[in-house]
Amino acid sequence: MSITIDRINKRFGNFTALNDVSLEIPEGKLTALLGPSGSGKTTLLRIIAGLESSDSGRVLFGGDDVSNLHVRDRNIGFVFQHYALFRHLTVAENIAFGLESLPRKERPGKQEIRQRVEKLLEMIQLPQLANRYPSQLSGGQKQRVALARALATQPRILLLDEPFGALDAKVRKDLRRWLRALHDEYHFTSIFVTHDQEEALELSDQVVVMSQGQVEQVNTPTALYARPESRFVFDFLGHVNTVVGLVKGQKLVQGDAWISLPGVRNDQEAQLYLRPHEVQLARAPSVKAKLPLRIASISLIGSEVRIELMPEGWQSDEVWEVGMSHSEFARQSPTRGELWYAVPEVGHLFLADGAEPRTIDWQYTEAANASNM
Ligand SMILES: Nc1ncnc2c1ncn2[C@@H]1O[C@H](COP(=O)(O)OP(=O)(O)OP(=O)(O)O)[C@@H](O)[C@H]1O
Repeated sequence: MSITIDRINKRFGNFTALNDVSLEIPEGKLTALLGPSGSGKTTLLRIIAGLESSDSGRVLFGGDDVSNLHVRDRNIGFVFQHYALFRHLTVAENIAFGLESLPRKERPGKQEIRQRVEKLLEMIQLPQLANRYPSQLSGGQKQRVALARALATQPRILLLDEPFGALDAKVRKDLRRWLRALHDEYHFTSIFVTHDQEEALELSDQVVVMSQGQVEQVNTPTALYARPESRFVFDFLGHVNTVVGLVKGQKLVQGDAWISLPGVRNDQEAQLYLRPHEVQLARAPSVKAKLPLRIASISLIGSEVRIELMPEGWQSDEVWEVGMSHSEFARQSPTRGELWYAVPEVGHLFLADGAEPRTIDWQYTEAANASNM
């Protein structure tokens, strides 16, 4: 069941929580609402659910206007951060609760309820825990039961508000993988709220980035990461290294640092954003850049080595971060305190006019220059 959000506005007193939000949520996909605290994610989810009303605008399910439909009649499953399982009911009874509470006409027979609960217990891979009480479950297990309970009435839409927010990092990761696999098998239309960019990028088919009650950008995780359309999205999705300076003689210049910017008009201010994996390190400046940086720290944890550096003879708002493979690290053996030079491969240039960023690929311009020689 696809969902259309059509020009939704919502104010709380003088405060605008949602400002003219329009959005398409595709059927059978997992969509993440991603944004900082207070950006309006939960308010939008609650309006979709019918738990909150909007001041104007419409919500459509599969093309039908449901704006005036009561939450009870929207056929939606919910999972919230704090598992609201009934303490005095067993796991199986918790899952059956929604079915048992249906009006007599719609309620399945006892036998069918038992079969559905068994199937859901298998789906959440916890059939052995059917007779336990919530207090006898781990946080991750409780969230799985909450999900089974939400799915028991076979909703058309599943809404999840920070479903893994209260769990520790390892359990969160396991549950994300598990939810993704479950989704791939059952294809319900799901929307989940998160402020964790890693979670949104890893789990979803489509990411909606929100800021101050507005939609900043909507795209697949890969496209969003590769082509952010605004500084906000850039800053929000992972670390960025920045160079702010003036364009002079086809170069972005600041203090002792410069980077070649072929084809960019001179005498204007510009900001260059570079992701940690779009930068290499060398012991000397290259023909395309001179960006001296001193190594402040080296972290060997994880699949790549993360090197933090401080600009030398120029300034940057943030510490620079460069990722290096372990084999490259062993070959180059950089050491804390040494002076190195950043060699940009791909960068994203914001000019003072505020337009969308321009992607600059120095590897490509180098190759083009070499073939023109
Ligand atoms: N019932 C309410 N009355 C007044 N203000 C509210 C109400 N509900 C939400 N707000 C405000 O609207 C803004 C958006 O809140 P919302 O919960 O949608 O943000 P969010 O992006 O989900 O944030 P978080 O990640 O912190 O949950 C916040 O500034 C919040 O204080």
